[in-house]
This record gives sequence, structure tokens and C-alpha cells, in this order.
Amino acid sequence: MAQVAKIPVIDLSGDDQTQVAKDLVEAAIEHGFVYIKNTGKDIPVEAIDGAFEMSKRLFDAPLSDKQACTIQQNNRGWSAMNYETLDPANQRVGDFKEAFNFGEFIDNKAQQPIPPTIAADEPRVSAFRDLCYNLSLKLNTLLGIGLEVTPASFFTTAHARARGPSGTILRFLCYPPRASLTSGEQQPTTETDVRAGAHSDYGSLTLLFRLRGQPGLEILLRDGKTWAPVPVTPPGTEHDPAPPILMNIGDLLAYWTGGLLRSTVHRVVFPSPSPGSSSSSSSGAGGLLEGEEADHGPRYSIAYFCHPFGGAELGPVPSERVRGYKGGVAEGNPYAERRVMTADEHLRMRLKASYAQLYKEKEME
Ligand SMILES: O=C(O)CCC(=O)C(=O)O
Ligand SMILES: [Fe+2]
Repeated sequence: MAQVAKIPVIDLSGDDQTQVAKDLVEAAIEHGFVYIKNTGKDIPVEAIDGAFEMSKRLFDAPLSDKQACTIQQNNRGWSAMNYETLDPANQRVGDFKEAFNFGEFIDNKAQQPIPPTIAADEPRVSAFRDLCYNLSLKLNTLLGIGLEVTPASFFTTAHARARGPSGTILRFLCYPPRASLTSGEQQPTTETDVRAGAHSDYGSLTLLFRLRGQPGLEILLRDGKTWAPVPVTPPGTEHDPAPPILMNIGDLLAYWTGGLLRSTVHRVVFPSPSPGSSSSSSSGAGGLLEGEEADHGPRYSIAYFCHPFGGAELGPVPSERVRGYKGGVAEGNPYAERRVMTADEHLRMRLKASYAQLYKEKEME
């Protein structure tokens, strides 16, 4: 088995918040990824369990109900199997996943069509999105402190809802097992046929929730060629009530810091078939042991892509640390090198690349 990524685990509830901020920044510089120990203080475990339960119900909805919510150029809605291609330069077929993107809610109401199977849960989805938002603000504040940006509230202010609409998305993801793909569908046959193609995230930072027993996420190491698995339950968190929340730096924080904070390329792969794995008798996702990669059921994850207000400019922030950094952008990330003006312009550029069909269809109308 490949060497796993050595990503630090940080407890945000530490007494010395300056030290927490420094640890967070060091992890963001070194890895671009950090585990947030899940003590249930920022996001209660029941809220996470509830979100996964709603996600399963959503993906179990009849196909026609999901199709009625098909993703639009506003980046909201349902993305069908193989519809999004996160690494168009290298993938033969689109990602082997379904996804559902929630944009903003107003007064607990989604501003987009929602399948009837979860219609009654709109306030709960909205509340979960708010919990994620609050945690993302806390992380942005800590990053400002740790980088000694002047003012330290720079990133937090750029994410204030009062500044205007943002590209922020709460995304439910469902990766079906290889075995469930019917013969009429695309079949994963080569190494580039993956659940999510190699990419960096488009926003400022991402929060990722995963389930024990459902690995598959890998990060690209600094050598630009080695993929390291990111365990769901890193050492020291085995007895926590839920796996740590994974935080990663997206392209916008990389732009804002001239590449000092790493927007690390990552992907999601199918579990490698191993003898006996398909006959696992485990009763549910939560009961599997880490490393037990049975391909017997779908893999679920939930991502919160935090974006600043659309007009936010992405030039380097006032910070001695950023000014002094001459390293350039993360290896293997082609997007981080482009000069972009605002968060909105950047998001549109990225969406156009990964949803070729959606943008082609609309241009022809
Ligand atoms: O499902 C995962 O583990 C990661 C998904 C991801 O990287 C993304 O949606 O951007
Ligand atoms: Fe990602």
C-alpha cells in the first residue's frame, strides 16, 4: 500500500489561539491539507450524521426527480454520473460520481429546485450549510492571524455575507461502487478512470466530511508524481466521536498568498480490488475499519466549498510573510499560475473547463 500522507491533526479549541493559528498556517504551507479534530464543538456530530442521511436519501431519489434539478451555469443542482470532468486534459471519461450542489438559502429556503425526497429537510440543509460557513469564518480568521495579515480580519471580511453573493457551495457527493455500473454505462477500465479527476479546489478553502471505512482520497505530493492516500481516521483520532473534518486550501487562498498556502492537487480513486473484499459482511459505512476498502457500496462525502464575495480581488494580501515568499505556486497545479482578477471570473473559468457539455449546450442555444 502506498505511503499515506502525513497531514497534521489540529484541535481548534486549544487555549492558545495564536499557537493554533500558527500550526494551521504551517500545515497549509507544507501540505495544503489539515485535519480538524472533531470535538463536536464547531459542528455537532449529529448534524454531520444528519447531513449524510439526507444525502443518501437525495441520491436514492428517482432519476427523473434528480434530472429535474440538473446543474445549471449558476453551479447549483444535480450533476449526473460522468457529467463533470475535473481533469479534462487526462481523463477519458468524466468522474464516476453523482453530486448535488446547494447554493445560498434565504430564510431557510433553497433558491433552486430540490428533489421531493428531501424537500421537507430544507431548513436542516440550510442549518448545516450555516455551521460550515461559521467554521470557515473561524478558519479564515485563524489564517489571517497566523500569516500576520494587516488587518488580520482581511480574509474573514472578504467572506462576510454582507459583501454580496458568493460562489459558496455545499456539495453532497455519491460515488457508486464499480460493481453497480451496468453494462450500458461507462466502465472504469484504465488508471485515469477515477471517481474524481486530479484537481485543485476553486474556492478559498474546502471542508470535507467523510465516513469511516470509505477512503479513496489521495493528494499529489511535492514531487508532482506520487499520490498519497489521505486516511479518514488518522492516528490519534480513532476514539473521537467522528472522523476529523479535512480542511484544504483552494486556489483563491493560494492566489492571495502568492502560492505560500498550497492549493494541493487531489483526486478520488476506486478501491483497488482485493481478494474477498466484495464479500465484506459489514453492516454499514460507519462500522468498517480504515483500510478495509470493500467495493460493496457507494462512497459518500460532503464538501463545503467556501468562496469570498464574487467581486473579491485576488492580488497578494498585505503580510510580511507573503511578501517574503518567493517560491511560486504549488507544483502540479496549472490554474494557480494564471492571473485572475476577481473570485467570480476565476470560478467561471474553472466551471467552463470541467463542465464542457453544459457550457457548450448553453452557447448553442
Ligand atoms: O470526495 C472526496 O473525498 C473529495 C472530493 C473533492 O475533492 C471535491 O469534490 O472537490
Ligand atoms: Fe476537491
